[in-house]
Amino acid sequence: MPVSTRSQILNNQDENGSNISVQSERQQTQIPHALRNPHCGLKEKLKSLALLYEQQKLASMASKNNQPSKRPEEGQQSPTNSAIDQLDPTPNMEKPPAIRENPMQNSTLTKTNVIPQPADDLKENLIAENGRFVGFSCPPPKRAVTTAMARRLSLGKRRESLGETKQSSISNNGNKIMVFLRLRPMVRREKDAGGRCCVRIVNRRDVYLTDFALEHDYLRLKRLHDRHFTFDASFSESASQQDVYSTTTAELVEAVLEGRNGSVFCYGATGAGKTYTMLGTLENPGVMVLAIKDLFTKIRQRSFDGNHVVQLSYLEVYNETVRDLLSPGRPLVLREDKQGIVAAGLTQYRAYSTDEVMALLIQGNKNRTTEPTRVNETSSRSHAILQVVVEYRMRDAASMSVVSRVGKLSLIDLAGSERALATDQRSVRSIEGANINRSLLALSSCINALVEGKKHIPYRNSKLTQLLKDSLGGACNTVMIANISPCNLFFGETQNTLHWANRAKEIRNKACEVNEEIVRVPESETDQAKLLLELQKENRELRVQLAKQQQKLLILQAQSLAANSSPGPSSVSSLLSPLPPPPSSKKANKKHKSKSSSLLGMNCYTPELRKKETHEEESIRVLQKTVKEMEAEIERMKKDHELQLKQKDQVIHGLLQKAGKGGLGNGGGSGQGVKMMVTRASLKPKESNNGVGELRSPGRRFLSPEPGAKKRTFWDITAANSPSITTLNDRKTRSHLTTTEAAGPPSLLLQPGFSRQRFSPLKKQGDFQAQR
Ligand SMILES: Nc1ncnc2c1ncn2[C@@H]1O[C@H](COP(=O)(O)OP(=O)(O)OP(=O)(O)O)[C@@H](O)[C@H]1O
Repeated sequence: MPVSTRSQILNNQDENGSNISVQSERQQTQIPHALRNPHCGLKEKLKSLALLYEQQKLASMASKNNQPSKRPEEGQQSPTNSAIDQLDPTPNMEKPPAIRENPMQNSTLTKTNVIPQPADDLKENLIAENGRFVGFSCPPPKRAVTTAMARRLSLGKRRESLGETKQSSISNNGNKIMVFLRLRPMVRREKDAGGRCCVRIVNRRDVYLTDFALEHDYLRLKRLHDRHFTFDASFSESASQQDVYSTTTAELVEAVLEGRNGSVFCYGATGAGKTYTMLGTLENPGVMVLAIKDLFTKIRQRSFDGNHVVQLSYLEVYNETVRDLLSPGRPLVLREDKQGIVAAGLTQYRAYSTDEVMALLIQGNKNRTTEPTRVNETSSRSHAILQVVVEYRMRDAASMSVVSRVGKLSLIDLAGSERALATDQRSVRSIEGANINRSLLALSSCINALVEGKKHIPYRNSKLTQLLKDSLGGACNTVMIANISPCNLFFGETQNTLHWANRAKEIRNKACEVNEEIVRVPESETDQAKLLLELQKENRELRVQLAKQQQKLLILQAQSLAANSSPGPSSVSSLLSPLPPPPSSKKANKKHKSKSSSLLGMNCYTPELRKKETHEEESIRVLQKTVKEMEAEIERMKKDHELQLKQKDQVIHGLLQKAGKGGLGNGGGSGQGVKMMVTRASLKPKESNNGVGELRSPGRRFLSPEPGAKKRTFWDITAANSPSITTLNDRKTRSHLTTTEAAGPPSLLLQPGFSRQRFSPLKKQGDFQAQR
């Protein structure tokens, strides 16, 4: 292509310097020399091809614009004077000199300043000067009316974009992580250094980046598609902290209260505004502060239906060591357990109010490593992770169950990615920088692996990635906020951040399920221990009652037997008479003696005596009947008691098994508590000697006997198997033993003491039956 023609196309000027309107047919179809010349290199050919392509495109656009231009309808803004251009508040954005110099900047686009454009949005904001791209149009100084309109407009737009965000957010976005962009305002230093705004946000989503270094390089300028990014939402420099919080994190806080995990992390170059976004200032608190405030407000609103426990920890990763920011000390070691990666020994503070959390945050930030660098006076030299764990427990009295939900919110302020020159050359800073970059590189590798769907994700490459394992690729709702500076002096960093964030959009996390546990036992350890003790006490009482009934029954049986064995009126009357008076009662003793002596002295039956005897026989029959009734009643009671005891034993056994599994409450803590209570109880001295209600060890006391094992109960000795009832069966009952006593050593059941004395009447009964 002739040099003159090429420069004309580049500058969109004719030889006289006036703007060209339409490219001639000849120019459009002319095949560049480089393409025709076989000796030209590939690079040359490609350049020529690109030029040819642009040339044709320019020609077609110019011909379009050459058509009679329509007047904008009333109230309709011309493209460059679009509402967004006019009203978008960008207070700190400097107007590029090219715009100031361009006389066409506020007029409709004409053929002279048309350049290839990637999208309609961008069309409104691109400015070309004499056919050369000079940057994005920045708004003129704002007027009062403009601000109000801008607010209205931006609110409308915000609603729109929030609507979109909501639609595609946590629940509906599958499990893709959400990526937001935040542009900070230009700082004085950047302005002083002659920086220009190279970032433009359109529609609260699209981000356009301009490389002013290439403004004279027409070829590279065309690669605009490389510099257009779209995120879930993009915040311009005028966005408030509350705006950023409510769009990015508010939903995560809600989800955490429902028992889901959430992570928010800020990424960006050093000085890009990460700490400002995460922590903020006293006047403009950031996401961490607003999230905690919101969390406590929401907890207060819901506290009527259960208990919430908020615990928080704050750590930093500095030079590949993990430190506790709330109680600084030795570096912490990372361990992997069933909850994921945890820093062993990290302090967990229980927080009851926002103020308390704020105090802890301030304390933690004082301990955080920050150093002034060339870029940022308060540059964070470490990655900081604030973790808030919210546990919600609700007891359902009706179903005797406890619902427990645990949600974890991780708020991460990453250290800035940086160039060594951008920060400092001093050794400590450069080592820090190298470590920061290494960990961020590890983070990038993880993101790449996740995006590419690789099986192995190299989390272990750095402490940071180990700690973020949950948030990236785990079961978690994750939000990333990419922070950038608008200044063209940091173009490289900004571009890197944008590419990085764009890639992160592809990460898919696992489905974030509710961490909920329903335990069908009383909630607290004390409650369980109380219940156990109550059951034990009840059990003991039942056993004592049973023993008493047994005793009564035996006495009655003995009386009845005695009456049967000696039908003589004297013995019957003595047996049927109430228990002999105590020896202290001398009078009664005397009376008794005289009565028995008079009876013994009788040797003839008088009608009076016969009558008396008949009467006594009658009494015996009544007594026997009563005994039978009582026996039946005791039998019934015995069965009832046995049933109750069995049920209680089953409940206790069930509880102990649960406690043994450690499945009670959260993490098995309550289970251990029960175990402890039982152990403590079992260590107590025995409460009674009669074998009733003894608590030796949980295993002996509460566990059911092995299936098939013969359980030796009180009933083996007494009641149903009592020798008074079964005497000739095969079982080694007491009566059996009494009859075979001579054959071998006495059974343990017949050891001196309780059993021998207690059962002496039975022996009588056995003798009596043998006699019969
Ligand atoms: N949105 C914003 N509005 C006003 N000022 C901001 C905003 N974002 C950042 N700044 C200011 O920019 C400066 C640098 O911000 P900040 O310290 O948050 O950067 P950083 O990304 O955390 O840097 P580093 O990685 O070095 O710690 C601070 O003075 C901060 O007040």
